[in-house]
Amino acid sequence: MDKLIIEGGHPLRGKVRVSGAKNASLALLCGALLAEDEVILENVPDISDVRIILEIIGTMGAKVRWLGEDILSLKSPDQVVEEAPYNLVKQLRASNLLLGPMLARYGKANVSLPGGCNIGVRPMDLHFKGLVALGADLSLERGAVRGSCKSKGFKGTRVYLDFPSVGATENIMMAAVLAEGQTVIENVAKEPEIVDLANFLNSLGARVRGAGTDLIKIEGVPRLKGGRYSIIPDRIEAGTFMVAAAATRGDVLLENVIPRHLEPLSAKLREANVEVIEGEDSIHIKAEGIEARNIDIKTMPYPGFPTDMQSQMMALLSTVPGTSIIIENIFENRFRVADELKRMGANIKVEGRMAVIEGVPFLQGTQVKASDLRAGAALVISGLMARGETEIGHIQFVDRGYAGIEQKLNHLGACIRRA
Ligand SMILES: CC(=O)N[C@H]1[C@@H](OP(=O)(O)OP(=O)(O)OC[C@H]2O[C@@H](n3ccc(=O)[nH]c3=O)[C@H](O)[C@@H]2O)O[C@H](CO)[C@@H](O)[C@@H]1O
Ligand SMILES: C=C(OP(=O)(O)O)C(=O)O
Repeated sequence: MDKLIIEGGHPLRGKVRVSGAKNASLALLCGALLAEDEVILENVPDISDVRIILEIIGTMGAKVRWLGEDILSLKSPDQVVEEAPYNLVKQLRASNLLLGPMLARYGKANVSLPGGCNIGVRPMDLHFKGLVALGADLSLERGAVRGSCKSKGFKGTRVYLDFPSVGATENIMMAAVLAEGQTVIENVAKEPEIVDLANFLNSLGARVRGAGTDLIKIEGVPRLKGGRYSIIPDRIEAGTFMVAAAATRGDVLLENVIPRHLEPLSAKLREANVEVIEGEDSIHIKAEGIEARNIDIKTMPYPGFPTDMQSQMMALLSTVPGTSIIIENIFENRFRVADELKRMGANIKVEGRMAVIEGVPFLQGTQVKASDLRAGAALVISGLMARGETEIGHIQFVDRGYAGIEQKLNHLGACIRRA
């Protein structure tokens, strides 16, 4: 298994271009199954999660072709030739987003459950509630969800989500675009990736309104055509570079970002005394020589502080003088990275959903292991800040969500290699 080896102590300086959003890409690639004609997607990141979902869709009969470095063409099959294979599905939580589009387009689906994962239990009850309300018959057989439409197609309905789940909002939205009549989904997630999915579906002829608010209305249409669409930039990749720049007291200009999507993070970095300058589609982080201040963070659904940036902030705060507190409200197991940071000298106490971080003067490089994608990103940031050499194992987690991470960091002056 690959490792990343980082020699710490080099401030990041220069420009970096942010790739397309992982979470939007995964939803849009599943949503592309709803279209009867060819779909061309631009700004698709070259990450392992995308490669896996493409392999799953390919096995089911879709034709996928890369047209350029980050542009791909996808033509859905007229009939699904095979079920989503478990050996691929288990590697990717987001494969559960195949359920809605497959039921809507083909009237049947058989998707293995990806199971729990390192960051929490991650049930699918809200996805099921919405799909059943639309008219799906779902059963759980030997770890797979077997589904079919009770009648010829879905019928518009009203669904209230007990929690604004990103995946449930996306799955139900995708299932409802071909339903007969109107579907109203209340208390939906408002993440930028939801808005991107709605814009994408609308560009193919769907009628989705309200994405980005807490109520989405969908007027069903008989079919979706093909089209060309550019995916939004990855706010979490951008955020990771912002925190890495701050942690190494560097000076980095991030290009291809939507600053509004990063507002919850920018506000916290400013509170920590980091200079964040927003351009139209860029963010400049200036942290040379700053005296960083301790801060408190609570993760929340968007527009609150994103859980996907929590671990990276823990790494940054581990050397900020004073006491910082992080409350994790979304995923119960997202503090596992604290144990690895402690091995590098951090002083962190975890009590249930709260982590108390007492800033130490410096971190010391050592051997650590990523337990999930963002834990891996946090360890990369810690390695960049630390004295000496850090060796990060289980780097396949990092490859799930960061395109060319060593190249991008080395270009900014880091000293990082894969072994
Ligand atoms: C591929 C993708 O887009 N992944 C993102 C998506 O994950 P994902 O869509 O899985 O996250 P959700 O928003 O669904 O999960 C949020 C919370 O709701 C709970 N829940 C969810 C569904 C359900 O049916 N029942 C239930 O109880 C989960 O256990 C969790 O505690 O949003 C998360 C929260 O912003 C991000 O961290 C992930 O990066
Ligand atoms: C939790 C994440 O992703 P996923 O939902 O795909 O596991 C993440 O991107 O940090």
